[in-house]
Amino acid sequence: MATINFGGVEENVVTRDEFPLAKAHEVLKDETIAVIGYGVQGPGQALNMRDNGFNVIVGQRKDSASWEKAVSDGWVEGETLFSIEEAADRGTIICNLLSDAGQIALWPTLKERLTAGKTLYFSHGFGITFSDQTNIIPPADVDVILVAPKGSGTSLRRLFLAGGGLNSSFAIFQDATGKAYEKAVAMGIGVGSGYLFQTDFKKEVYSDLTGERGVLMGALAGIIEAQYQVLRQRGHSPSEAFNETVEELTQSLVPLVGENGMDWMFSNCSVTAQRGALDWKGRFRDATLPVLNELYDSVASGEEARRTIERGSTPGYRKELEAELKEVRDSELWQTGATVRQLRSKTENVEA
Ligand SMILES: NC(=O)c1ccc[n+]([C@@H]2O[C@H](COP(=O)([O-])OP(=O)(O)OC[C@H]3O[C@@H](n4cnc5c(N)ncnc54)[C@H](O)[C@@H]3O)[C@@H](O)[C@H]2O)c1
Ligand SMILES: CC(C)(O)[C@@H](O)C(=O)O
Ligand SMILES: [Mg+2]
Ligand SMILES: [Mg+2]
Repeated sequence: MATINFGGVEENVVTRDEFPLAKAHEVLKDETIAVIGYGVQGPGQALNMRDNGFNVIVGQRKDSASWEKAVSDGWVEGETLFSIEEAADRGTIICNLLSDAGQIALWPTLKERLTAGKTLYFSHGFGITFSDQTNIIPPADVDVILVAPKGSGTSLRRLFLAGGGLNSSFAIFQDATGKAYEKAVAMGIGVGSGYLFQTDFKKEVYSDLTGERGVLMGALAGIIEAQYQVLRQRGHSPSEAFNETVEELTQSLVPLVGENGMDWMFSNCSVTAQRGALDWKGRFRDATLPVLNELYDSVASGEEARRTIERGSTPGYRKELEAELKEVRDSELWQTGATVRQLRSKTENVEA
């Protein structure tokens, strides 16, 4: 465990230097890793672990788009691709990568297959933390661990293929065998993370639900809509409103933040922009603080879980979700975005 200083606060982090892939292979050499659910996280984790040389099988509902995707990704029915029930029977580490609502529906199926000494693995603390709502209460004689990649399963796979990786948090909820810790770390290394940040199930789910509802997704989408609306209502063209709200954000400025921090992005903009942004940042922080506190309270009270479960368990919910996304896609803002994306400049090939 390396002690790393984060802005003046020291934290313990597991690194690939002390826990290389070879050690992960040793820890998991007798395990059959059953990835249950092949939606977004399932493919990323299953394919990375397969490419990293682990014994992985997939369990997925047949006659579904996800089953077809698994087949096209090279999982073979009867060899490495099974029904959920059969994969859970065969697996010694059962990776519950069903949707959080799906995990509730399938819990009785998985629970009866969690025999003594097996491991139950999650990538979210949702099911365990909100067990009063999910009824997910594991048997006492299994290990219960978590590895949560810090990003989309799509990025997990893309970065792995590009020779990098996404880091993950990890946690132990139950250590029945005395080996839960090393199994969790080995799984984290297996999915391609170079650094693993220790947390607990509750902290993981509270921070994750706040992050995705807040800055990462909800607040981002909301503030973009608000600024686009103001610019349009003040007479600006769609392309001008979109460029000043989204295109420059994603193509120019956020990559600079990712590269070297906020001050680096600021210092690569004009002093006029820096002055204005520094003057207005506090206003935006103060205006959003109460909303973010309300959001955290809603997560901590279990209300966000309640709503996720209620909506996610409604028959036909996926279609409703698709309709909501279509409304976003069809809006003037994002239709403008589709056109602007086609106009991204490419460097012309200069003939020798
Ligand atoms: N999406 C991500 O990139 C991401 C990132 C980090 C953590 N997670 C966590 O990983 C887990 C999986 O998330 P996901 O986004 O990959 O899930 P998802 O919504 O893509 O669904 C995964 C699979 O669950 C199956 N499923 C859903 N309901 C079912 C039911 N009732 N019966 C049988 N199968 C059912 C679907 O067919 C699908 O293959 C969740 O706990 C999530 O919070 C996801
Ligand atoms: C990719 C995210 C937003 O980090 C994850 O938390 C999810 O739920 O999909
Ligand atoms: Mg999440
Ligand atoms: Mg997340």
